[in-house]
Amino acid sequence: MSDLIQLRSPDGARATLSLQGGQLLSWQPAGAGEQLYHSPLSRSGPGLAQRGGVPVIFPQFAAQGVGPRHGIARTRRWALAHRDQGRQDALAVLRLQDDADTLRDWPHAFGLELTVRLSGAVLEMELAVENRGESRFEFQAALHSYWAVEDAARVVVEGLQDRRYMDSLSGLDGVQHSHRLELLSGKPIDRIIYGPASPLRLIELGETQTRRLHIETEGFDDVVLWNPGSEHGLADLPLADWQRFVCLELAQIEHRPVLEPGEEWVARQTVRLL
Ligand SMILES: O=P(O)(O)OC[C@H]1O[C@@H](O)[C@H](O)[C@@H](O)[C@@H]1O
Repeated sequence: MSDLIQLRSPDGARATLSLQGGQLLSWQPAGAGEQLYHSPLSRSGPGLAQRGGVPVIFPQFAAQGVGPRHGIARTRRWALAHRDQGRQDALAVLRLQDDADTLRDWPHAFGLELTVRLSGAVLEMELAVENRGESRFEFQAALHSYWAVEDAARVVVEGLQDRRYMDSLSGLDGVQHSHRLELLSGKPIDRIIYGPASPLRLIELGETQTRRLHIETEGFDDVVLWNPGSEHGLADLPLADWQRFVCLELAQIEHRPVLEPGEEWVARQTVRLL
C-alpha cells in the first residue's frame, strides 16, 4: 500500500498525509495554494525524520529526555484507521501503537491517534495520546508545523505578548514584550514560549498582499518558534530554504501530562487561512 493518503473535500480543499511518520505533508485550502513547506532534500523511510509538513513529536521534545531526539512517532510507520468524505469536509485518522521496536526506545504501551480534517479555509488537527499499559507515564508532544512562506524575513507573529519564553539557542529565559515578534533576516530563532494566546497569528507582509494564518490552540500550553537562519548546517535542507518556512509548533513541553493506565490526553490545532 502506498504511503501517501490524499484527501479532498467537496469544496476543493486538499491535503496529503504520509503514513511514514504519521505526517501531514501538504495542505491547500479551497481556492488557495500550498500552506506547508516540505524540503526537496527530505528523505522518507523507516527510522528517518522527514523535514517538512507537520511531524508529530512524542513522547519527548528535542533532547529533553533519554530517547531519540523529538521522540519516536515521526520516524515510525503509522496505520490508516479511518477516512471519510462528508458534504463539506474530508478527514483521515492515523494510528500508531507501541510494538517491540518502539518499546526498545520508550518502555511504555501507548496509542496515538492523529485526526486531520479539512474544509474550506480551515484545517483541524487533533492529537490523542492513550496509556494502554499497566503503569503511568508522562510525555511531551508537539505538532511541528512547517508553515510555507515566500520570505521568512517578512513574517511577524502575534499572540505572544507578555509571555515567558526559553531561548533554546542561548539557554536563557526571557519575556516577549512587544505585540509583534518580527523574524530578523537570516538570523536563527529557536524559542519555547509558554501560554500563547489563541488564536496565534502568523502574518506574512508581502509586496502586494498580506497573508494571515490564525492558529487556535486547545489543550496545547506552549508553542515553539523556530527558523534555522541562513547559516544552518542541516543536510536535508537546501541552504537558501531557511527563507521558505517558519515553524510555529503547538506543543506541550513545560508541564508534562501524566497518564494513568487507560487515561487519554487530547489536544488540537485549528488553522484558518484569512
Ligand atoms: O532537526 P530536527 O531534529 O528536526 O529539529 C528541528 C528543530 O525543531 C525545533 O522544534 C527545535 O526547537 C529546534 O531546536 C530544532 O533544531
